[in-house]
Amino acid sequence: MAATSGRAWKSSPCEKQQRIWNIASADQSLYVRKFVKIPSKRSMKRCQKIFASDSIRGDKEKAPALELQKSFEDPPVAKDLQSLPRPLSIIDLPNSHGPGSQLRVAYQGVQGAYSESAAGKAYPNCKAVACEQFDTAFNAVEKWVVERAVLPIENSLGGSIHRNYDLLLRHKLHIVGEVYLAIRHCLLANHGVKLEDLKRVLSHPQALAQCENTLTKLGVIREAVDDTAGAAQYIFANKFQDAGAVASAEAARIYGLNILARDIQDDSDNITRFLMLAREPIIPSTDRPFKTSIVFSLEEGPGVLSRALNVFSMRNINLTKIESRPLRKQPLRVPISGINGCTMYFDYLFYLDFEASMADQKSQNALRHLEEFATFLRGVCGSYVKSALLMVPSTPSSPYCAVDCSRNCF
Ligand SMILES: O=C(O)C(=O)C[C@]1(C(=O)O)C=C[C@@H](O)C=C1
Repeated sequence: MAATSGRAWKSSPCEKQQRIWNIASADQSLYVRKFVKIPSKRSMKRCQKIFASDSIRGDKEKAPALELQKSFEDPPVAKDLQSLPRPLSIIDLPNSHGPGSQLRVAYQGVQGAYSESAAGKAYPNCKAVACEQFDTAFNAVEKWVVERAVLPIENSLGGSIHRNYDLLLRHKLHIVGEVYLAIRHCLLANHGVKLEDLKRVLSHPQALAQCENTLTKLGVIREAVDDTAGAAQYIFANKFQDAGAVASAEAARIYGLNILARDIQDDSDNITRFLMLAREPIIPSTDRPFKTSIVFSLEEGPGVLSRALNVFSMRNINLTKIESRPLRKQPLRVPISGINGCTMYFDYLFYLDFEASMADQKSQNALRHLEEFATFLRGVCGSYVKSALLMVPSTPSSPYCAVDCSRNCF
């Protein structure tokens, strides 16, 4: 194992023991010791009122095979861009107002973005609040402008949304649920524009990546913008005759664009996983399948990561995701021998999702065990009910609806 020089959070075994209890009682709680937070009677009442009005949304049918269309099907609707809600920007955040009767949920993008649909799926009947950037959505929750944020974290074709992994650590929110959304991309353009007229296609980088094959076949230039619906809005506003957008059929309807092609993603099973974030963690239980998400860093050396993963496997805890991100504040580890131009290592944070609740003794034991040799351990995320999407088929009475047990905690 390599020696480290001046690591900010390296501590003695005794300090570590102290730290695990500190973590347990800190805001970003790991629930290692104390994980039950009882909501006040007042907040329970308020939530009962809010959620009594919830209705359940059904889900869209499975995506058919790729199909290019020459004519549009969805009739254009209103195109007065001024009348559409403006996304929150950072300057709006201080104008926070108190909790209203409708749950406010921040998402990144403008109206018609997939994230807006995910917010509606996670919280039926919520007031979805558009935010310019991912960190605006985090800030909106932290500053009480909204109660929740729903943000993409990974996609079955494009992989992880790294920005949100980084923001999870930087902000103090808790994951209170997850929701999966089937993503069916369309190629949109202004009316009269044909497929062969397109020279450029604009969209969110993830969406462009998910349609790599189609866009390569078309031989168009890809241009990255903040979100898919924003691309559609921009194409419409500028009346481009040589540019298209990759976005949803809903975005085509909102911005009055023609759908040139449907289901242009590289695989019909294109699923994005979104996290539901809140200021307070939920109360973990063991009566339903739970997931827990943590983040930690390790010493460099042979077998250290395997030892970390082993604390879960030895307790028969299934891991569903591991992601490593560079440790930005301390990106390089320089062992004494490295000073003369020998080995240097990048330093990483590991984000891990495992299938168990923090109310389960085996999870608590696994984290105590990990804490013995992790150089840093934080439960950025918390414990939340595992989404039912991949476990049960959608029916009108049991939709793919995520369960946010913290609904009675805000
Ligand atoms: O641009 C949008 O519509 C979004 O909601 C963002 C986003 C993403 O960040 O992954 C969400 C789902 C799709 O995977 C593509 C884009």
